[in-house]
Amino acid sequence: MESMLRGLNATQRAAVTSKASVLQVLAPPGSGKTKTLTSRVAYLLAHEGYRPQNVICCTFTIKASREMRERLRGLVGGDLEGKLVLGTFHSICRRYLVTYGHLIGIPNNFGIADSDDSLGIIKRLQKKIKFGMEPRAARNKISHRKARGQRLDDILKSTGKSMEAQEFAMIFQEYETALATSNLLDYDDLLLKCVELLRKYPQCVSNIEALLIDEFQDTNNVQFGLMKLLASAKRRITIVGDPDQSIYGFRSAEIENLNRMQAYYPGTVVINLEENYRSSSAVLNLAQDVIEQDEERPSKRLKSTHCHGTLPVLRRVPNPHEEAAWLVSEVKRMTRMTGGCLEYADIAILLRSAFLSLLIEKALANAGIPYKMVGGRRFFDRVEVRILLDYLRVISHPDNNSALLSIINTPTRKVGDGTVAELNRASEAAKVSLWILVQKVLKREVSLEKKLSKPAEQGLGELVALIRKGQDKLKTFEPTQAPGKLIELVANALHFQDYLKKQYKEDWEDRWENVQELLLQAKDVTLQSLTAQDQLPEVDGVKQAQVEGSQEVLARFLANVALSTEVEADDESEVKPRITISTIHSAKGLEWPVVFVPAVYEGSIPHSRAEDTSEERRLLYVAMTRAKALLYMTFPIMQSRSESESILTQFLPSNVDHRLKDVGPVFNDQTVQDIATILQRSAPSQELLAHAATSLDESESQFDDIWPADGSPKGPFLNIETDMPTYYGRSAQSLAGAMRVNTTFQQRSNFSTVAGFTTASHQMSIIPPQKERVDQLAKPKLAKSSSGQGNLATFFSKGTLREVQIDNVPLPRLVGGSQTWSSAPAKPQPLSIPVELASHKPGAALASNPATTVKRPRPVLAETSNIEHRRTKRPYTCFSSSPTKEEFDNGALPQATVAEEEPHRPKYNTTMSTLQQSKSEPGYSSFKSGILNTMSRPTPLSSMSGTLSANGAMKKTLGVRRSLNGWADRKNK
Ligand SMILES: Nc1ncnc2c1ncn2[C@@H]1O[C@H](COP(=O)(O)OP(=O)(O)OP(=O)(O)O)[C@@H](O)[C@H]1O
Repeated sequence: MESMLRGLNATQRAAVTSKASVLQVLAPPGSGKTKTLTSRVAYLLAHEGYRPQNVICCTFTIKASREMRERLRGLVGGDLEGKLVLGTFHSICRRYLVTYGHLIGIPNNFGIADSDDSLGIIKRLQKKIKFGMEPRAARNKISHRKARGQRLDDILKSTGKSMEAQEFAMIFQEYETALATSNLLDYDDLLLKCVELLRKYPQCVSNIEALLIDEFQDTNNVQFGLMKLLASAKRRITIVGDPDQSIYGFRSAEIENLNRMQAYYPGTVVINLEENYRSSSAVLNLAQDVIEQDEERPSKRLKSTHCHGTLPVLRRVPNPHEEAAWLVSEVKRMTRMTGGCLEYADIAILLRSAFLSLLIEKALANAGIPYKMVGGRRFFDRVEVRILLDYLRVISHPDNNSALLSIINTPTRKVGDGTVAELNRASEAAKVSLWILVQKVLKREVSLEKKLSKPAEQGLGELVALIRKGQDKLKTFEPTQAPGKLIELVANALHFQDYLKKQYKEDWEDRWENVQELLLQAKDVTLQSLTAQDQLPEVDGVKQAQVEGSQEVLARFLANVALSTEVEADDESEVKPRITISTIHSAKGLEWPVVFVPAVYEGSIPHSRAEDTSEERRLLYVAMTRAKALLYMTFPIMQSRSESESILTQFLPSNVDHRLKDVGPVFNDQTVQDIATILQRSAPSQELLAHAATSLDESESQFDDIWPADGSPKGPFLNIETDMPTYYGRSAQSLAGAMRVNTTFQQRSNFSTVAGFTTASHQMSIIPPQKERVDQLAKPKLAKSSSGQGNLATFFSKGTLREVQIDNVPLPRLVGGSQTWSSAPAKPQPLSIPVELASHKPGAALASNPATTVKRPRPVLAETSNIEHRRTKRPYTCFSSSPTKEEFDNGALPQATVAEEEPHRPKYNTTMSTLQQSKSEPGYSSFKSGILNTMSRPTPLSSMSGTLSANGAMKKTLGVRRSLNGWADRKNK
């Protein structure tokens, strides 16, 4: 028993070993609720002697149930764990209905209508009975009503006289009839029918000794009822939950269930866990401040068990494109600068809305950073996967009209829309499923009003033959292989690869890969399905339905598909670490060392369509509290679509500013040490950290300084008069004041140099001047310039350059040109330091060997000629997990989003980074002197702006500006 309690604190132990019949463990995020629940299951089995088949454990997601199984396997061994009745509410209900549903008239071969099926049914009804309600709204309303336990009778009885109410009642009725004709149960039915079953036949659960429920705050009314029924025999219930994490109100979850439970079971014991074992204090403090904005919530403090750590970051970025680009650069920076302490698998990007992933996926893919999607568009919803699954669904359950309609003419077999409509009409008139009707028509037992054309008849004949063949073969397949073999059979019969080639010329290969993936999944799920875990124990006096091997395995496989909210490769099979992209909803209960929450603006979070602002706040709270060590939120100032400035989310008001930084942390020894401590990892050695800096490309920076901290576009002007950088004519100070932020530069005192790093001024101090270069520079090549534009020679001949010493900074490679300093643009334009130089940072190699002439490649513009091609080539890639790096190297994927949007926009750093590096050097005085020092290297200032007064003093903005092309123009307009 001691081993079971090891690693638990005193309160957790008390919860695990509690003798209470009804126990509520209420606790904030990261306090070990799931850990406690798992240990309690183990305790009840091992110590109290409960039989695993008599213990039900409900989790909220399939992923959570998998994780719990794994933890339990470690605690009590595979034998016991395998017999537990463990799963989501829906999957547990499905098990009861397959086994005992016949008692209430549900045949055990019922299918599950997923939300797409439900929507399809309603859309078809709309065509038939012409109602005005939007189909999606109708589906949601039906689901809400069912989630409150209302059935058709209740709806019909309570229907008012208004047209709307009458219409809804009619839709509800027709929808229920359509499900019944197809022998389908939708998600809500699974719960409702199980309630009906257990009310009528409570003996089905007479064996249940204990019921345990995770994430109880998100249960709805029907689930509350189920809890009472499932536990009716012994009334032994343990739930864990956190009212602050209730985020499923839109699915009719009742946060009130926690109180209702206490009222229903008067002896309920409540144990509160307080310590948070997940997050740094810095993260928790912010999360606490956010959740406390809800004044109705009882006050409770989160107690961190970790060090303070790094302040969370609220990063302002110009727009969503640059948000994605910034995110990628920050990911690279943190993984490199922490010397291996953080890797891609440690990072999650949590989104309020799935669509937000698009630009981020593209940017990650372009950078060759592997990622996986969770909870966005499901793998099983992809067209090519869906088609094959629909064939399997029809083979398994031919009365499923929805599935049959989806494949009746896919791939095309000359069964046109008119024919389908006629078949539908006739099947409804005859009150039989479409499958039965089609067979009767082919056998000429039924004649249609509109006669079938010969090709349509032939096409339907082929379809029926294929389905029958599948059904026959299914009986001969080994159960373990049934789903996989069937997928192969169907794909071959349909010449599916050729079909994809023809239908999806652009990306058929990706789609075919998905088919291969489906085969792998089928194999995997099949093996899981065959374990004892789906079997309910025999209960005295209640007959179980008999189900056949391969047919049941296929049905379980399809049910798992329908009930899954996500599909991922097993962790073990993951070849390389990947970033996780997930919706916040799907991230519930999970944790990562680093969390990014993009798009924290009004309309995104809280979402513009959200009815309950408190729930949106809780959503942000859930996202924040997934982070262990580092938390980043990004705020794109402009929305490229609307062109209007966004408003920062109301959940981050000015009084939490002190909890936030506006740029990513400097990864110095202390920061990395803190991260390692929080993650309970060993900190990387000094050597590794020192090496980390050298692993950066030159377009990257040791600091989060490539983008200005205030969210203005890259590339500040330097206003010599004010000694401050300016953005679009606004000073950084005014921006900082207006936006309550400090610029990176203003924060320079927070920076310290990581061991082994070199700084710009150090660099300059150890490298002897190279007179020859200066001479070269002064030669006539520099003379060419556009009107109105100074060049390096003319500019500095008035006194500046003479005092300048040059180090051996590599010569910039000019875009599309030769290695020459005369890079005068063809047209007059705002003058700027060529972008290549702006990104310059001396490398450690230089520091260690001053004599070395470093020839590192300079940033070059994206090859714009390829961009169009790359953009169109494989548009599909953004839906899936990231492709492999080789694919990028082949040029098969789109270029960076930024480059796509603005093909002429180069990628580079501002000189800010260089300035920050030089801050610790003696003699460092001001931004101006800093930048002059920086520019005193062989800066090709041919495009540098500024006029000199007679005495040589600079008068106006000294440009380190680059062309901002389209975006700047749009913004100015
Ligand atoms: N007593 C403990 N000592 C050390 N670590 C613990 C302890 N209890 C829990 N943890 C760790 O804290 C983290 C959070 O635990 P768990 O996921 O169980 O929390 P939770 O309360 O369910 O969180 P959430 O509500 O956010 O889902 C896990 O990494 C877990 O291993």
